[in-house]
Amino acid sequence: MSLKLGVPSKGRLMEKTFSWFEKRGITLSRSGSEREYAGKVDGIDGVTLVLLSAGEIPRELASGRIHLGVTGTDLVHEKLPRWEQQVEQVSLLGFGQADLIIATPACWVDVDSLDDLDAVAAAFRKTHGHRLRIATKYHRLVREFLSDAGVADFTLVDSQGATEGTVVNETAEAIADITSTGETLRANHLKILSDGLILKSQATLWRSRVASYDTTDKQILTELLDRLS
Ligand SMILES: Nc1ncnc2c1ncn2[C@@H]1O[C@H](COP(=O)(O)OP(=O)(O)OP(=O)(O)O)[C@@H](O)[C@H]1O
Ligand SMILES: O=P(O)(O)OC[C@H]1O[C@H](OP(=O)(O)OP(=O)(O)O)[C@H](O)[C@@H]1O
Repeated sequence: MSLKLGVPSKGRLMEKTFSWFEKRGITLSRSGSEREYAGKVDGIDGVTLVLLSAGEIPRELASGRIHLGVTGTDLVHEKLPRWEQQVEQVSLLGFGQADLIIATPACWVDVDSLDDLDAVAAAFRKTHGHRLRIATKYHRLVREFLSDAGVADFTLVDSQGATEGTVVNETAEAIADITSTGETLRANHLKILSDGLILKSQATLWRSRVASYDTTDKQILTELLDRLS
């Protein structure tokens, strides 16, 4: 057997993950062309690199198909209910920092907090005959957060990308998405609610609690974690 390490297959997370391992003497690389999702590991024996979408890594860890994986806290918390039972946080990697937040149109001058959103949502339903729409891809986290905050009169609209555009495109009245510099929010005339921070996320190395580890795997895991610490 070999230990399977899942890493995002493209973009900023892939490059920064490769550099993070490189600094610790382990070289991860794509084995083929830009478009081939195969990879290799140099600097340690018995580890196989699996290139995956960042969004799929939580489920691969939870099913035990990979032993270790790098992805954001946001994606693990969203995709894995009771994530602590399925994965263990090994290391925060210090990049990919982003906040999952709730934002409304900047021109809603009377709306600053979740209480204000709740009031607007109730009024919105009466006026429009349907619930205020919040666009997001983080359905579980947003539902849980708003329910804890007592905001009830809303409906979630699925948005898998360009979520900030849904307000100007009139498919939603508010959004819940990741922000880093805040530029995308500003460009789309949105503002974050003062108490609208749902989660602070960053790229993290996770270990699957459900994958099977034979004696060799356990030895490799100990060596790898030793090198990475
Ligand atoms: N602007 C940003 N700055 C920093 N980190 C970000 C930013 N946007 C997203 N991230 C983080 O990057 C990770 C991957 O996000 P992304 O939305 O690219 O995943 P994905 O949709 O699964 O990717 P893919 O397109 O491969 O399926 C998440 O953990 C997210 O928090
Ligand atoms: O605060 P900022 O620095 O502007 O970054 C925030 C943006 O970055 C991410 O989008 P990404 O670029 O990954 O594209 P996406 O819309 O397809 O998710 C996220 O979904 C925001 O849209």
